[in-house]
Amino acid sequence: MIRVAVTGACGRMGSGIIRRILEEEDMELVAAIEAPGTPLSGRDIGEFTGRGMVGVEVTDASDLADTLADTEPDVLVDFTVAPAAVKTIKTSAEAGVNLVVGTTGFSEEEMQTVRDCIGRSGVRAVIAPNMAVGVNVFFKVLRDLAPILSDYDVEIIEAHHRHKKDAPSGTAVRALEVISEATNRRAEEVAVHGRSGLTGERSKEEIGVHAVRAGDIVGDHIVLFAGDGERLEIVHRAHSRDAFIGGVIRAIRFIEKAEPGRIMDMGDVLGIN
Ligand SMILES: NC(=O)C1=CN([C@@H]2O[C@H](COP(=O)(O)OP(=O)(O)OC[C@H]3O[C@@H](n4cnc5c(N)ncnc54)[C@H](O)[C@@H]3O)[C@@H](O)[C@H]2O)C=CC1
Ligand SMILES: O=C(O)C1=N[C@H](C(=O)O)C[C@H](O)C1
Repeated sequence: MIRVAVTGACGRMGSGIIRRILEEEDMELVAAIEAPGTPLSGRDIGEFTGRGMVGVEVTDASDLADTLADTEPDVLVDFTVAPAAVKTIKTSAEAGVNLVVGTTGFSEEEMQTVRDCIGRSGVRAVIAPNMAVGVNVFFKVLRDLAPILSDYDVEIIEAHHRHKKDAPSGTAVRALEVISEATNRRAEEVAVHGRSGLTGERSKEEIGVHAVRAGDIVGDHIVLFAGDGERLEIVHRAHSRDAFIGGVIRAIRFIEKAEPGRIMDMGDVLGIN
């Protein structure tokens, strides 16, 4: 039985992940953690996941170290917000708890802190900006396609729901990195985040990145390769969060086989790297 703790437990992803864990015969939810100062402490998590009483109470993230000591999870799943996730990862790593992290919006400095925590502690970790199988195939297609179309103009467009707090999406950032690496460009040098004013003609090297926030869009990603007289569009559209949650479940089952002390991604989980 895999003992699972979830942080961000009452969020869009956390609550959906918990609903799914409760249906898996080889998994047991042992902790449901919410933001520091949450008014939900002590409430049964079942009240927020539509599954009736579960027997697991919401706990406060400020007590995370004690919660991990008391519940002894095999893995902690985090879908929160980057600054919080860094603290959660640090506390979990120090407690020897493996990690599946889907939170996005990490700065490079925050990501380095995360790498150091995981490297020092030797815990196993899967960290991915998008856990959907289709998106990780999308990344592989981009990696193979970009060198062939290296003289085409590349633009990345992502669209998400009005509640999303970070931009551009972690998926769009990863697509930018994949294309840059595959075409010997430095992402931080070629990325153009939106355009406004008299910008002049685009350079051949630049990669435009554009974020749409509207309605209840679950997550769309489009990469344009535009040439003379034609363009190729690689598109992924998530219809529901089930696409991401299915990947989370795969990652939870994978974690025991992950390399200690190294951040692995969904390509490793799916064996397509
Ligand atoms: N990797 C993937 O496949 C996916 C990643 N995401 C990412 O997951 C993150 C969360 O997305 P949503 O669930 O839509 O957001 P949300 O805002 O619905 O949920 C976040 C939850 O985390 C809680 N929280 C904040 N700080 C916390 C802390 N220190 N400890 C415990 N809980 C804390 C909030 O109270 C909230 O309930 C975002 O970064 C998003 O980009 C979202 C979907 C898929
Ligand atoms: O916030 C979301 O909803 C999503 N965020 C992730 C990202 O930032 O790429 C993954 C997915 O697109 C949904």
